[in-house]
Amino acid sequence: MTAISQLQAAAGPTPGAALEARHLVKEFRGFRATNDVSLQIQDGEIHAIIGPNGAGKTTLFNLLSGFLRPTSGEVHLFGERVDQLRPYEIVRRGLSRSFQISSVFPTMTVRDNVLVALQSPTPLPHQFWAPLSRLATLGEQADQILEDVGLGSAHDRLAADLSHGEKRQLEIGISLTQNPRVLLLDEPTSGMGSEGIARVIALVRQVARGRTVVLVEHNMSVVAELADRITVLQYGAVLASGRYDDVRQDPRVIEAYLGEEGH
Ligand SMILES: Nc1ncnc2c1ncn2[C@@H]1O[C@H](COP(=O)(O)OP(=O)(O)OP(=O)(O)O)[C@@H](O)[C@H]1O
Repeated sequence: MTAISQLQAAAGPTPGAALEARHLVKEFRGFRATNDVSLQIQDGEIHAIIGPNGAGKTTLFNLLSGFLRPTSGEVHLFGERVDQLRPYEIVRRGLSRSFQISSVFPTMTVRDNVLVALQSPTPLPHQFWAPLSRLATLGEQADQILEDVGLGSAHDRLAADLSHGEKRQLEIGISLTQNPRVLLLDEPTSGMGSEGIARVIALVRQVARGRTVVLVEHNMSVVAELADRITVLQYGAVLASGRYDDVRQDPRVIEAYLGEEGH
């Protein structure tokens, strides 16, 4: 670590940062999947993490959301160090995430998927048998969330019967049940056609109001439409970070990644 980075590591939280990684390292049996990643996600921004396959995007998401413990380095959420906390403790502090692989219960209805997620923060076992009034409130909340994610008319369908795009909408709805201040979305448009992609772009814009959104995304036109700033990862390290229009012109980025997409 250089003298400057030591000073930075010792400093307090960056003002305006919702989420901050400081010199994050994750090694799997000596292989560095995350290599000294430092980045600041500003409160209220939409920030895209991009990079070629295997660049370490999912590993970084897992570190930011507590699903992996870093080998070294720190994660701060609104100024509080969270890298030693469990995922549910981080959720309680305002960060939720969706997964690359579908996390919905296929044999349950769309509405029940949301209801189960809404009940999950209940902190004490004796509250498991929630009073009817609370269940009614949860029902209203579930209906509102389904409306917000465009599944207002799909309440009673089995999750298994949803299209791929609708499942992604439901996943975003499930992430919203915790009313997160920071939402991490792992490839929200993967496997979608142009219609589904347009729907997800509109949905991300809508859920980003009053929130910070970090997304891993392969589709560069989605990144261009949505992201205020982007971070490019390569071989586990940050290659470039900044406004989309600036970063896309960085020759190292063009060579490493954007060039592949023809941008
Ligand atoms: N649990 C693990 N054990 C060993 N190696 C791992 C593990 N998880 C990830 N890796 C390795 O770390 C590197 C980064 O993987 P990661 O999934 O984070 O990349 P990614 O950028 O998300 O890739 P993709 O775009 O294909 O999803 C890869 O070389 C991967 O094989």
